[in-house]
Amino acid sequence: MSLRKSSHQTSADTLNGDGKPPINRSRSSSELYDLTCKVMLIGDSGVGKTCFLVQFKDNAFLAGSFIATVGIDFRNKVVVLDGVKVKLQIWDTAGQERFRSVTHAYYRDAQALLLLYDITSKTSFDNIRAWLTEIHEYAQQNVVIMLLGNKADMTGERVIKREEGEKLAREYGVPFIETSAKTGINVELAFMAVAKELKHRSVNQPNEPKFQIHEYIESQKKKSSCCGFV
Ligand SMILES: Nc1nc2c(ncn2[C@@H]2O[C@H](COP(=O)(O)OP(=O)(O)OP(=O)(O)O)[C@@H](O)[C@H]2O)c(=O)[nH]1
Repeated sequence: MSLRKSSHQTSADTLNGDGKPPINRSRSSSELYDLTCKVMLIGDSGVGKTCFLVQFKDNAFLAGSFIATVGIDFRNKVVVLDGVKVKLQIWDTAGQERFRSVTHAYYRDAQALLLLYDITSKTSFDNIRAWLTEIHEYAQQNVVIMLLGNKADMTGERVIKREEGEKLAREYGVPFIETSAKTGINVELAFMAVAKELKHRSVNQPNEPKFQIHEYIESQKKKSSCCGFV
């Protein structure tokens, strides 16, 4: 994957003074959206960040040999939430240590961070605390963080129990779900939850009820588990 620099960023990527994502209403008709949200995928190399993005964007799974991301790359996807068109600009970062200084530069512009580990890799789970330390060092204070235990389809090779992921997420006060970039389970849920949170922060009136991301995820998880998906 190519190393993309910040020249891809437009004025639409700049935060408003109050830290809210901007409202864009002056695009060409082919690219109309109301809101741009920048979401970053982070986590160790090989946890499945690129596959996670491709599954969300194209409903496809990149099977076969693993090609590590070089630097950083991004894809856009527009979703509609309660009539509001939200453009998710999703940044896929390289998990390899040698690209860390490149990815650090992008943290401060991110409004949401999806932090992935691989349920078949104890190292990737153990490194989550280090990732959270980096987030606190480089990201905005009010960034939305979600912890994702990816490769949930690999039940035979699982080494991290779901409860361990839940416990770690509780400790840091962040929402948690297990996902599979291969089967697509909970991939859309993760993106929709952060998009809803950012949309509510940006366009909702102070008198409207606050969006509760934890409650939303729990209710969606219940819905899918009742149908045998989770
Ligand atoms: N079974 C299974 N395999 C997955 C899943 N997600 C990713 N993989 C596989 O895991 C390997 C690594 O996936 P990538 O998406 O390239 O990992 P990455 O986190 O982007 O890695 P870096 O670019 O180095 O940071 C690939 O061989 C994928 O096919 C998943 O949910 N289930």
